[in-house]
Amino acid sequence: MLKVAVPNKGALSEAAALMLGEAGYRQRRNAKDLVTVDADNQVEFFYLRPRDIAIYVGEGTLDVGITGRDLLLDSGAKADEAMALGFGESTFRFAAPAGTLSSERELAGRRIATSYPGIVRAHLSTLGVEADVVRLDGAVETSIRLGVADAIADVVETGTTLRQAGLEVFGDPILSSEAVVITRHEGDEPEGFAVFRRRLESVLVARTYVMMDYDIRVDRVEEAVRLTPGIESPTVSPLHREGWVAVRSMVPRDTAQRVMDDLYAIGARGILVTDILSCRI
Ligand SMILES: Nc1ncnc2c1ncn2[C@@H]1O[C@H](COP(=O)(O)OP(=O)(O)OP(=O)(O)O)[C@@H](O)[C@H]1O
Ligand SMILES: O=P(O)(O)OC[C@H]1O[C@H](OP(=O)(O)OP(=O)(O)O)[C@H](O)[C@@H]1O
Ligand SMILES: [Mg+2]
Repeated sequence: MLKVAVPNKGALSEAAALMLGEAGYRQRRNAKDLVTVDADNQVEFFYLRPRDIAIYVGEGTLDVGITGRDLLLDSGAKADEAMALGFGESTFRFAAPAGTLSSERELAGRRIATSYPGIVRAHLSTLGVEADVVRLDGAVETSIRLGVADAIADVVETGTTLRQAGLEVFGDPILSSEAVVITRHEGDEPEGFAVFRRRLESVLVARTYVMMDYDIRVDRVEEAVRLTPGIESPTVSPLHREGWVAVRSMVPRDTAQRVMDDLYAIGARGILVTDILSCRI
């Protein structure tokens, strides 16, 4: 059975369970459950702290994990990113009290509080800046006011937490993170992983694309399919009405309204957009 680690709480946990559910996997009913066996799909889910997941996968105790890219990099575990999942997006940034620091060079000789010492040390060494890294478990924004650090390096999503603490980001973003699927660095691909991966890809495609149907005069088809090229190629079917065809194509969800306007402008009619529930591309 494929052994998969899933965040048990925190910013990634709900979205990860939702995605696995959409991919047809049985998820835990109770937030206290530690393990769920999906016998029909031959997958066993282990609910673990997101920070620990890369360790289990790197050690080979579990085959696959869902965690944050930042947590994977910070762990230094022997695991690789196999696929990005498009949720849990954040950036990782330096911040300091508004108006105090403006560039990474000014960090030299100062104290930087963070829950991600691995990332921060590696980044400082790339920049050639020597500073003290103070490892804290969380709520690092408060550490400056309490006198244990001069700057912080932390996850920023909306920026609300920084603003509330009177802090401002400075320097370039250290990294961009999102939820990712990870597998062990060495060894063969775990048995059953190809199917697991394809199922998650199917959810991503279903979330990213809509299905678009429309009718158009034959002499405008070429123009229309340039607007809706689809993934492989659009389906063009004859219509009972002479000189017209029906076209069906997948269109990125975020462009659908603009594509509909453009299709309408070249004479397409009966333009319909529907959600894709699931797919295999
Ligand atoms: N608003 C956010 N706050 C925190 N983490 C976020 C946010 N958005 C995305 N993430 C991502 O979630 C992961 C961290 O998850 P989480 O906050 O659950 O871990 P943690 O901070 O170690 O745990 P906890 O906060 O429960 O002590 C990281 O990959 C981070 O980039
Ligand atoms: O930019 P924002 O939208 O404000 O989100 C970022 C904040 O959220 C996280 O904290 P979390 O709630 O995980 O608490 P923690 O610091 O104790 O981990 C992170 O460490 C930041 O503090
Ligand atoms: Mg947190």
